[in-house]
Amino acid sequence: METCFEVKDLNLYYGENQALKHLNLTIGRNRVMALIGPSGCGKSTFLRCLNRMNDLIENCRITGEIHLLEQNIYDQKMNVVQLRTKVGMVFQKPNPFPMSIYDNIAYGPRCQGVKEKKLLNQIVERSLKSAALYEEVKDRLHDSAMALSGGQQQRLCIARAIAMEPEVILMDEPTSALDPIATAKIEELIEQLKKTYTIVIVTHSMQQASRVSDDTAFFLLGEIVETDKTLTIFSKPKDKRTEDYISGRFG
Ligand SMILES: Nc1ncnc2c1ncn2[C@@H]1O[C@H](COP(=O)(O)OP(=O)(O)OP(=O)(O)O)[C@@H](O)[C@H]1O
Repeated sequence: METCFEVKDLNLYYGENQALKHLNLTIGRNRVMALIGPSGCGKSTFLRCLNRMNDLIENCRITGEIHLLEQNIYDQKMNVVQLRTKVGMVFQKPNPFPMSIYDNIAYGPRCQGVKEKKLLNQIVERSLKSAALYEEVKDRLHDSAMALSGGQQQRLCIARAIAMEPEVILMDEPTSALDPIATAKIEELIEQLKKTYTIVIVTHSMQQASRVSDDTAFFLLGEIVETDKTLTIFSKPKDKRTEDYISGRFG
């Protein structure tokens, strides 16, 4: 298995409060890694470390290393803007820009200097196809993205990330605001996307973790208690605390 992320002794502090403690984790390339654990255990905080989104939070201090394909992303020489194009992110609540479907997707490439209409058209079509949205919107690309359903908006946000040709897509509870049908579509999409991208997904749903992920890491109070193949975590966890959590005894 090729390694995408290698996390080494990662610690994160919000002021005095240590939110992540001595994390070590390997995330395989072209795999889906689910992060599970009770509320407040640090899953989202950890996810944000993977594209340095925590840099934007005041009072947040990080020690340790995270290597993305052998490059330490916390190295002073790291170009953070470039990092965030390589490591895209999709949030809990779909957040399309208040502009047309087309412009939502073309926004990132345009910021990178792509001006040629034909090339932009190709990027928009390819990204929407990869996000399994093209057929639903191909006749209204210039309509506002805000008129799409929640599930369509979330796939648009995934298409927007894809347009940047990322290596990784981070997803922070991407279906928690969606109905079961829209959720099923996103889950199917994740299965498709992992052929091309590495996906790290925070989820509160154990069913979702077992349906979509190859590997799972169980977080508790800022630590990773256990990580393994998802099948193993859900059938033969090694740690009693993992077993208690997945069997619904707490959390
Ligand atoms: N911006 C912040 N400033 C200070 N403390 C924070 C900040 N964000 C998160 N925390 C704290 O860090 C800890 C971990 O929070 P985090 O949101 O990462 O947990 P989580 O596992 O993702 O929770 P949930 O499942 O409820 O989303 C919590 O104690 C939280 O209060």
